[in-house]
Amino acid sequence: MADSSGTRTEHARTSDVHGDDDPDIRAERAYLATARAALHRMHHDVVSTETQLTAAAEDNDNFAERLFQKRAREMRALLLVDLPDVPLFFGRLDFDPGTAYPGSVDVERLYIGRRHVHDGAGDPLVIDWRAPISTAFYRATRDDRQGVRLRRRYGFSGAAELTAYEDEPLTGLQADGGDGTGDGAGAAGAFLAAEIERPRSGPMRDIVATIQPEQDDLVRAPLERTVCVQGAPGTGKTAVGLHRVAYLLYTERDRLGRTGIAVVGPNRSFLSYIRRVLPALGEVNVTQTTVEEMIGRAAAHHREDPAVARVKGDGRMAEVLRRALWSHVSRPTEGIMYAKGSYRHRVADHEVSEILAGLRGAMRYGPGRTAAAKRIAHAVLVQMERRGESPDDRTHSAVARSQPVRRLLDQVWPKVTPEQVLFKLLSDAEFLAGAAKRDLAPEERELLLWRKPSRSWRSAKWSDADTALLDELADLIERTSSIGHIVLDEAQDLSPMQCRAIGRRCATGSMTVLGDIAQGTSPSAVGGWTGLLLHLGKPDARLETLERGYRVPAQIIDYAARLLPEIAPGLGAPASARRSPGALRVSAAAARGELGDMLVRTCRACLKGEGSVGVIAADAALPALHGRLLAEGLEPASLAENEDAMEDSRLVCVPATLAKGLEFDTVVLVEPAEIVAAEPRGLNRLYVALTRAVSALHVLHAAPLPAALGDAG
Ligand SMILES: Nc1ncnc2c1ncn2[C@@H]1O[C@H](COP(=O)(O)OP(=O)(O)OP(=O)(O)O)[C@@H](O)[C@H]1O
Repeated sequence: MADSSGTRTEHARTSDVHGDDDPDIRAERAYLATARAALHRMHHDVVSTETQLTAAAEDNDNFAERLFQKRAREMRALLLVDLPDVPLFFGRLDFDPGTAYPGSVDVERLYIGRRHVHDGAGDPLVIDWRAPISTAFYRATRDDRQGVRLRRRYGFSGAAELTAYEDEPLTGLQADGGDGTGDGAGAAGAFLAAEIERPRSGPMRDIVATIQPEQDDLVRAPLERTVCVQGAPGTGKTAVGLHRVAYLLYTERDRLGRTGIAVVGPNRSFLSYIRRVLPALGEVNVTQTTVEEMIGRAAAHHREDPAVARVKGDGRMAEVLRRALWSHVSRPTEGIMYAKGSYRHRVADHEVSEILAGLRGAMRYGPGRTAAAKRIAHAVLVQMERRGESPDDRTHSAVARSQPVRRLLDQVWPKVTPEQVLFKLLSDAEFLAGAAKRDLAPEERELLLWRKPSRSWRSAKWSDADTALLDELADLIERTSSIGHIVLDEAQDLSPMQCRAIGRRCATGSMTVLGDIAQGTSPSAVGGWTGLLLHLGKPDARLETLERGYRVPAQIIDYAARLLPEIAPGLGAPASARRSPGALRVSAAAARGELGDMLVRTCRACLKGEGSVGVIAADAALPALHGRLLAEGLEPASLAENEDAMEDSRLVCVPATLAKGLEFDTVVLVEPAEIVAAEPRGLNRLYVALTRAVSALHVLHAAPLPAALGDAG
């Protein structure tokens, strides 16, 4: 079989589609049928045992426990459902006798699949790809065979019917004429190229059958330590993150079942695009959310102006907010008088002052107020004891909750909400100056202040940048709870304040941080991994780089990489694992008015082939282009109108600001100059748009291209 660059992958002994009369194919299909039947039996067993257990569990008085057990049973059954379009196994390992399981000479052959399947006697028919023994499927090479004699990979038709296999012997003489990428699991073999180039329809697919060794290393990294992955477009960062979630849930299910795991992506259309991967890997219970949804206590009303966003996103704001909040605690002008019967118990103002000073900043604001009430009550109780009374715990809490204590605290340690504090900060120049001290320059304070403040904090229109500030305040008031693990995709766009907000949500857990500095488009982005990890609270993270790009053919990635010296100096040029002749076409129109016709012609031609076609243009230009394609009857869907557009049509119109993380078999990129001009980091946005294509990129332009792209070469 020829790979995408036209060379033959010699290590593969057999890789063509086999006919029904091929005895090996017949045997493998029979094995697949046996495994399917076994899975159905396992499912049936779980459902019927669970029905009996459910009947027994109805007697359990503990409602929460009953609910938990029921959910766990439903999950067990759900994991064993046979998905008709997902093949039960995708690979096979043949071992030297006695090496698969040390001490056992019986097992020489293992089938690797998306989940574990066993026969009636409990013997495995399919091994879960996440099991330790399956590592050899991804890592064994001729130099380090790990007991493996032969690795077999299977090809399936759309309906999950087994139609082909590719054998890779790891013993014996190596075939001549390798393609230079090395043999073994790391080779960009025929199956890998075929898998990548298989035409796309709808959401992202899993890559479990072809995970590459450098990716596998990250997927199987231990839970304890945060991992941060820098990788050029299409190196598989998103795929690695999602497979890592599935892996961690397999190896650490008890721990993560209790503490939780979440995937955080840049926007809803991205989440829609990746939402099928985890269910296909058997994981249906993972929270997938955007940064804004995760942080947002108030829904963002509008996008912040870039200059203001830069100040609001800056890490210095943390200290400004801290001061703003704690400035609400003030010195009492008088003490407290607590009346009980005919007695008056007094605590002097200086004593209250001392109590407040001891607590101020020593704990979070909310618990601080509660502690202050308790300590003031304690001082009252001391007075009572001096008068010969013997107050107990009930008296203590009654005094702490009494009106005089509450009234005093409302003056000196008032209850506040994040919205109240931020409203004051953004609308009161004097208050802002007091909180900012020398941390913000006068012109930065000027930027922060609202031109036309709303009448009260209740009617304030918060921006996306404000949500991270509100979150910071919320955490200063009450501790935010932490989950076990967060996979943070496209992390390069986060501002320091957003990093702090995400980081505090797994303060006691670990993270998988994924991104590409060159794709940073946010004006308030941190700009480097060391700083970003610091703001996330994970300075000890393991920093790794993925260098081999799988999505984008070399011709396209080399073209896009011409922008790198300008947008990310110091970042090495990405290397593509694939070449694809004719992948890049740049066409100039004589005038802007001709671009529409050109677009229609290009889309018509692209739609004659297979796979998805994405039309990417500046956000402002997109509606007109979409309208034109609609009028021509090409039935495009628009991602600007519908986050599931990629499922609804082969032809999708994509505003440049939503292209991040997505991919299409063919991309038609309209008028790069408009994308560049639309925002401060327009060149970075163009780099993202240029790197979305799996097979072909057509650039259509009337205005001059950015200098670096001038000559398509
Ligand atoms: N080992 C692999 N086998 C098959 N396909 C792969 C493999 N690695 C990556 N791919 C494919 O390459 C494409 C890019 O992967 P992915 O989206 O994870 O890259 P990325 O690094 O997150 O890219 P970007 O930075 O552009 O968002 C996807 O179609 C993915 O399925």
